[in-house]
Formats: sequence, structure tokens, C-alpha cells
Amino acid sequence: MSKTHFGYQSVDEAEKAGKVAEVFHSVASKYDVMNDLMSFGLHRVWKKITIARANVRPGQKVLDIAGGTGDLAAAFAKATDWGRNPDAQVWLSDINASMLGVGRDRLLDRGMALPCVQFDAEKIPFPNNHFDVVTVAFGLRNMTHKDVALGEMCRVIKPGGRVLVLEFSKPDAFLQPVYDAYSFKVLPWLGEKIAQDSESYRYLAESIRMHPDANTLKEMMLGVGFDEVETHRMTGGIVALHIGIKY
Ligand SMILES: C[S@@+](CC[C@H](N)C(=O)[O-])C[C@H]1O[C@@H](n2cnc3c(N)ncnc32)[C@H](O)[C@@H]1O
Repeated sequence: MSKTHFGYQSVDEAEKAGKVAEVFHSVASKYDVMNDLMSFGLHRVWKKITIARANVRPGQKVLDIAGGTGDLAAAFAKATDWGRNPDAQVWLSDINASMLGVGRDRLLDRGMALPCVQFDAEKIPFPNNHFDVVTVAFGLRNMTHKDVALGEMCRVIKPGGRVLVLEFSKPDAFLQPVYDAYSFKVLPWLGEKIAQDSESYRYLAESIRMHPDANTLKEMMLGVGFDEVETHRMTGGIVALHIGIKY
């Protein structure tokens, strides 16, 4: 495929960004129901573990990146005592207006008028050393320059702060055949039946395959400025939680 540059993006990169925008605009209204169905509800368990490991305390400042429909932001609003503790800040953010709109409405339904802000994680509109915790769940693999986005996340956490990256990873070898069949056959079929959109779910399965394995991601995080990175593989390595710490 052509690599001609316009601006800072190659054609491949612009295509990827366009595809990601199209996919999430298309899946936004069915995202939550599909998430439960596709993961057999396991995404809730993975997110609970992420929330527990974030160890957020009342009065802290938290940014959820690529936050979509707001699962993590809602949990952090409770953990920070947002709305009662004047120091607490919890921001829901996403590049995609459709996903962010669904997230904002869901939070409002739960009585949480959290600030929602639309931006590309590769250019985070916050100052250096601002947040105690930054999270990104199932968002990193969609980003065009993952290293740039991770560098930005590292920049905006305070010294002693942490960035939690929850993402699909490389499963153990014995799971691979079932996992492949599920991703490339069942997922697009479910996408067609429930959301009338097999193409978007085929993209999601492919984007999972292209994502770096746990060790490569750890090295990438160390390379962009984190001083320490913990890795927790879950469910046979289907997903991994990386925690980057800045001293
Ligand atoms: C699979 S959803 C995850 C939503 C939510 N974090 C969750 O775990 O349910 C991925 C999200 O990443 C967002 N996203 C993709 N590229 C992004 C970027 N460059 N910057 C910020 N958000 C991005 C998409 O719009 C989408 O809402």
C-alpha cells in the first residue's frame, strides 16, 4: 500500500484513523450490549481488576482516555468521592463524539455530570504532572502512534502517578485455535445479527491481532519514559493489564 505522506500522516495511517472513526461511530449505540455478549460479561471482571489496581483515593485526579461509554469513569467518580470532595476530578474522554455522547448520557442517567472532553490521545490537552491516575481500556490498539499516546499519558501523570493500560493481548498457545475461530467467525456473525454490522466487528478482531504482545508493550512503555512497568496477564493472556509508574 502507498506510503505517500500528507501532513504528518502516511496514507496508511490516515486510512487507519478514518476506519477507527467510522467503526466507533457505527457501533456506539450497540457498544454496551455487544461488549457483554462478545466477552460473556468478562470485560466487567477485567475492568473491576483494573479499578482495584488503580487504587484511586478520595480527592484524586483521574483521566480515562478512550473512555467510550464511561464504565471506568463511573467507578472512579465513586472512588474519588467526586461531587463531594472539592479536590476530586474525573474526566471522561474519547476521540469519537458518538462514543463520548453515549458515555455522557449514561453518566447523566446515573447522576454523574462528569466533564467529558473529546481529544486524540496522541495530543492530550492537559498540563504536565496533573493526574494521579490515567487509564485506557481497550483503546490503545486503535491508536495510530501508540508510543506517542503512551508518552503523552506519561507526561500528564504526576511523579508517583500511574497509567493503567487494559488491552487484548496474545493468548497462551493452547487457547489459540479456539480464540481464532471465535474472533474471525463468531464475532463478525454476532456483529451482523445484533448490530447489522459484521465489517466493524471484523475490524475489531483484526486490530486485536495486530496489537503488540505483553512484553513488547512493556518495552514500549519503558521506552517512552515510564520508570517501572508491571504486567498482569489475565484469562490465559487474552487480555493484559500494564501499569506504568513515573518516579
Ligand atoms: C473498544 S472502545 C473502549 C471503550 C471503553 N474504554 C471500554 O473499555 O468499554 C475503544 C475506544 O477508543 C477510542 N479511540 C480510538 N482511537 C482513539 C484515540 N486516538 N484517542 C482517543 N480515543 C480513541 C474509540 O473512539 C473508542 O471509543
